[in-house]
Amino acid sequence: MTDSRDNIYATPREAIDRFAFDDRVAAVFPDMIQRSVPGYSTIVAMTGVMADRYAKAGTRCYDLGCSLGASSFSMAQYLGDRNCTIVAVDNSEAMLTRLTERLQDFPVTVDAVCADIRDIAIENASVVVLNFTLQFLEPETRDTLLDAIYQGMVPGGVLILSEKIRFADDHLQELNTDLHHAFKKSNGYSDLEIAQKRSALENVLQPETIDTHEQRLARAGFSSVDVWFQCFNFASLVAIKS
Ligand SMILES: C[S@@+](CC[C@H](N)C(=O)[O-])C[C@H]1O[C@@H](n2cnc3c(N)ncnc32)[C@H](O)[C@@H]1O
Ligand SMILES: O=C(O)C(=O)C[C@]1(C(=O)O)C=C[C@@H](O)C=C1
Repeated sequence: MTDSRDNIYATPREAIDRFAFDDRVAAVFPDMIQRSVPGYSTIVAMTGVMADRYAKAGTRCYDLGCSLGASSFSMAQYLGDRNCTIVAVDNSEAMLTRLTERLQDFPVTVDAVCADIRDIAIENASVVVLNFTLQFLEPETRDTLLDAIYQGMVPGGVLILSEKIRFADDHLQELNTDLHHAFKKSNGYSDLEIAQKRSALENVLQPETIDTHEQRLARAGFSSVDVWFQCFNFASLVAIKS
């Protein structure tokens, strides 16, 4: 019986694991992300609410870096009768195997695709979701992806971009890092687990400032951009294609 609670980093390790979305992570992922990202459940729930507003009949709604499909399921509860296609994409086979199982008896059609989000065509999109995914892509590849997303969206479409962020101000960086760790401790993670996870994510998760995200979105062509949610060093932006 696989433990569904994340205690992956509870034991000292010789070498710090480089974090990866493998089978071990996928097995505990819902618990891990809920206990690690302040506001995660709010962001996922409001992703569905925003999709309800922006999803146009006959278009596609993309969940890029879908993991186990939390954002897709959130959107699906609003789009069942709107003739939209939800396209859930992730390059982790461990995640997609589990998502496919979850979709077996799901009443709404979700196209689950195992691929690098940089390799798929974004077409006829009224909603695009990047919830905690862009941060795992090499920064030098992020502009090309956002450009492709913008080009593949219909006018009036929405991009929801949620990320771990960093701060240009050293004091704010330290404050928000400390508050994030306090959040994780409040959810039962030990100091060792927090330290191990931080080391494992080094150079795997590369956060950027909100200003960097906003500048990239403007370069891609988005005219209306705002931060609609932030808790410590996690934020979600909404960007509209006029
Ligand atoms: C923190 S999880 C995303 C959480 C998910 N969006 C949600 O709301 O529950 C990051 C996901 O992005 C996926 N990922 C990272 N880089 C990717 C890439 N280049 N192409 C596709 N998926 C990628 C990982 O496999 C992982 O499942
Ligand atoms: O920054 C951390 O400590 C995290 O655990 C963040 C984060 C993320 O933002 O994706 C990293 C890995 C897991 O997917 C869950 C959460």
